[in-house]
Amino acid sequence: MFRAGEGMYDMTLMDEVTEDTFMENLKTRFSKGIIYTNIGEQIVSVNPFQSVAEPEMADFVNQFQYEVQPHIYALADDTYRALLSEKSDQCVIITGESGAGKTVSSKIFMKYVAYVSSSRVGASMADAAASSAAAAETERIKNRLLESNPVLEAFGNAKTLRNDNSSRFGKYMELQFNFAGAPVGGRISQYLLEKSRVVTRAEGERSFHVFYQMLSQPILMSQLGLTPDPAAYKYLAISGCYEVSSIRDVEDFLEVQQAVKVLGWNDDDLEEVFKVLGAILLLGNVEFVDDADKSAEHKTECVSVANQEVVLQVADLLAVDADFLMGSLMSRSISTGVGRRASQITVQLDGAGAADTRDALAKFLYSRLFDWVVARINSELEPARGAYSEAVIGILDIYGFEIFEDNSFEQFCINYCNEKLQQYFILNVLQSEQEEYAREGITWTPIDYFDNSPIISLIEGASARSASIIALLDEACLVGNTTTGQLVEKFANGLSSSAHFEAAANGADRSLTAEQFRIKHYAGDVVYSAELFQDKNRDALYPDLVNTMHTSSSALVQELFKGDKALAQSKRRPVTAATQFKKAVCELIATLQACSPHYIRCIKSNDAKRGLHLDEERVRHQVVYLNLVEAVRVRKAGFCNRQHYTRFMWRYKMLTDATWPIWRGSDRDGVETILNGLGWRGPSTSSGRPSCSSRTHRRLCSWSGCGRSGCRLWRS
Ligand SMILES: Nc1ncnc2c1ncn2[C@@H]1O[C@H](COP(=O)(O)OP(=O)(O)OP(=O)(O)O)[C@@H](O)[C@H]1O
Repeated sequence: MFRAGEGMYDMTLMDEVTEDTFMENLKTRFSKGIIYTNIGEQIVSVNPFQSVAEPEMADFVNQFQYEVQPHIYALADDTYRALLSEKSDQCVIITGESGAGKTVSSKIFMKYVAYVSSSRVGASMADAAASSAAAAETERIKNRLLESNPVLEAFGNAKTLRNDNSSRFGKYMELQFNFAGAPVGGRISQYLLEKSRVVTRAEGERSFHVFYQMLSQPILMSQLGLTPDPAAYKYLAISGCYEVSSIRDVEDFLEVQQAVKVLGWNDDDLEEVFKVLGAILLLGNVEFVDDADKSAEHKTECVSVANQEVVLQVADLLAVDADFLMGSLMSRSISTGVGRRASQITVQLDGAGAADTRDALAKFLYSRLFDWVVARINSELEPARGAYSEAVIGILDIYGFEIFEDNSFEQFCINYCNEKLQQYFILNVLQSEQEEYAREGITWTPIDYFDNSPIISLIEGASARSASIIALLDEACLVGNTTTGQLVEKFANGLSSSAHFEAAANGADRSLTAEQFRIKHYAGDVVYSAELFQDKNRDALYPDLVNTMHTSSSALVQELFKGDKALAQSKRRPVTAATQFKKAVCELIATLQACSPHYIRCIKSNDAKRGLHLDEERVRHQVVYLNLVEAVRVRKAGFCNRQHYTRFMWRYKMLTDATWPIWRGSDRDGVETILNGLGWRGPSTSSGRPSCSSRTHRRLCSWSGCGRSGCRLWRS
């Protein structure tokens, strides 16, 4: 495992750990094409932007991470084995900025788990027929889990300036296993799809892959009555990017077509989906004209559709009445009064208002379609009747930290989510571990780290009543009529005490405009343009559009909007997008807290996608903000392997007569009794280091995955 000239495979084995030695080791390994390095059980992965030789998966089966070369397979095997031996939920948290390699890592992880777990099928069954039925079921689930990836990527990924295959949604995928460790099902939770991408994006970026895949099929397009030329669609033409050298839309289309078949979609399902996608593309071509003459004479008619034939085509694809659709794009019903005086009036929109309504419909159609795709995949991944999920492995692959030229509400949410994950890492790896040593009375020199809690308080509030960006934004949306400048001023007044917030109004920086504010995130300073924050936070789908969609004779379109009926009748104020996102992220963190975590920390090697080129400044910046050096220090100073007393008892109580079969004392005393009975004294609180020379301890080490520095097995 250790080869001269390749640097240390585990950062905790380095004699001295500083930012410089960390970087040196990473560079040495990367220059040899080695992209993975361990920090104890964590893996640091540096994106090679080229294919690297993959080892045999078989070489990792039943091997502890410290026994094999650092690789995601090794982490996956440890995770899977922990699930089997502890029968407890595991999760792997994959973090890093956009383009750092999270999605590729998650796929490597899944591939290995699918490989290693399928061999467990029927292991516990004496009956050959039952065993072969179980094998078939496992194969079915495994295929569906793997095939869900290309489908999710087609609908949820896009080319950005940072990554040709950037995930524009957050994904938490749970793989469910039965008592024998065979996969029985799965479940995907998705977070905040960047739906604004459907109608606008930066120059040089693309919309979601699925549009270009569909357009690469001339026969399909002619069946839909549409041209296959992407430049003919304003929603795509807006960013001037159609073909990408690293993306093969034709091949990807065929892969997705194959994958959805495995997922149980039939031809009708696919046709309906393509019709909705076609309608979205065409919606962008609907043009409105402000009619000055008419508006002078008849105050109510101030906008008309310039190309009615396009609306007819959209209506046809969505199977709705064209006049109804046209009306709901150009006017809006507004409720006035309360109680008996309640009534509805219809106001005619101007050209800009109608264009906003059109874009809102396109965005909602797409995001609802994406929800539907995920729901369909989930229904196909449900465990079969009679199969039970005993424990899960969750894989979190969420959009990475983003800094663009123009950062809007989406970047704000994405970066907030990354702050929360960084905090999770800090709490679990840096803080709680140090606190535990203090609690256990083990000699410990505190290790400093950057704590991002103040940034999270700034965004979401330290308590329900404290000022925060989300609370102030919601307040502005509630009041209405707040200009962007007033919103930023509100932020500046309410959040002036935060060292992580800056706006021109609080005099911190004159380079910021009145509509901008800056958050000093853990990963860097980001200037946000607040212009569309209120619109995007309200995220309103107008009742007229919902009613039009409800008249559709397409089962799919009906399905996409079925949940809105109750919402339209409800008197309650709709929850804003930011508050919904905050709730979802907090629930995600709670889910992760309930699992044993494993970490893959992805690092982007360079911005030019230049293969094995390591941009030192760029990488160093990530090493610093990911707190990697601190993670090594904590790991190095502490014990690489730790077990909860309860789990230790459960696993090892049979080793001494005193504890087996029944132990009536506390778990802590039981552990001490086992270790004393085996002749191992355990860590002394003064010297801090147990001896690993006893045969018994060596056995324990290999069983429990000991990776302590100082342990002979660890070094061997
Ligand atoms: N292990 C790897 N081997 C080879 N190439 C890789 C590897 N990891 C990443 N890449 C390359 O980097 C690109 C970006 O990786 P990936 O899509 O996984 O990033 P990401 O962190 O998920 O980004 P985002 O947050 O934007 O979704 C890939 O399309 C691939 O070209």
